[in-house]
Amino acid sequence: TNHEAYGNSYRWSPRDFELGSALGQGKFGHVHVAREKKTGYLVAIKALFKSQIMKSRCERQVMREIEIQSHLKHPNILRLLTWFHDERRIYLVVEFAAGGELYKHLTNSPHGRFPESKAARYIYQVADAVEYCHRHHVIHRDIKPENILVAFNGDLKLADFGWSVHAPSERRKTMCGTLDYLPPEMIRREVYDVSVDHWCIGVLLYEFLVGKPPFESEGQDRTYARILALDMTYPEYVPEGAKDLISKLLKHTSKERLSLDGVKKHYWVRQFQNSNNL
Ligand SMILES: CC(C)NC(=O)[C@H]1CCC[C@H]1Nc1nc(Nc2ccc(C(=O)N(C)C3CCN(C)CC3)cc2)ncc1C(F)(F)F
Repeated sequence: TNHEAYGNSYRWSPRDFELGSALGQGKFGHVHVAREKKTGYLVAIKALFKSQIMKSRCERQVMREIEIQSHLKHPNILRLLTWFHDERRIYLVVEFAAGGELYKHLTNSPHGRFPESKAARYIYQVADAVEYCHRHHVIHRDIKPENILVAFNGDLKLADFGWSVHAPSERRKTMCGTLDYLPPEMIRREVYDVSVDHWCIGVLLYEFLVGKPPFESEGQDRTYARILALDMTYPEYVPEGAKDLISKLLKHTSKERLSLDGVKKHYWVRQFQNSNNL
């Protein structure tokens, strides 16, 4: 697309962009929408303060995330287009997702949950994006509605760079992010592999259909206990096919979890593919 027209040797700078409104504030800095002057291309610019990154000793993590993100090229993964820095800040030029944040779409939906056709289409896209990450030896580890954005055409964009900024999100009461998505092996601090993402996709599908995650509880200990006991119930409106798929992902033994190819080919998911945005 446009930005590749410049070739890799081009030295980007803030002067190449017209800064637009702020999209959100956060730990390392803020996010603005911006227009690339020569092409008119809309992008999101994350300005990360070097001082903040140094203070929280996250330099290596930031560089690793930039390294990973700049090599992932998939329609359902938010593209890191380029990056540059000046003496005070690192600027990440990222794809702008005009549809905004997925969790807001979820909370603003009737009954705070998605119809099964939308949930099926979305979970297909997430499984496809995560399968791509696994092929590139990247474990996502933090799949949840807050880390997913929506493109102009309604497609999902996995957007967790690891240091993602937090827009003022009234979403989770708990300060330290949510425990709802933690798989058993991470609670037990056992070694874990790519299949932690399979677990999270099961939790995500449940939250798409029900409007809240399956093990949500008041206290952290209660949530842990429910995860370890696989203590969950389905409201009567959850279709059998979806329950079948979720139960094949929420398995304690990580190697018993359904493959991501299996998710994409599951009969409940397949029946809704290629249906236009009803
Ligand atoms: C995954 C990660 C955890 N999350 C994030 O990074 C968040 C933190 C800041 C914003 C977002 N980051 C991005 N957001 C967009 N698009 C976007 C977001 C919000 C709105 C929106 O609804 N408002 C501005 C509304 C407009 C109306 N007013 C009233 C409220 C805000 C509209 C479009 N594209 C790329 C990014 C990215 F990722 F590249 F930075």
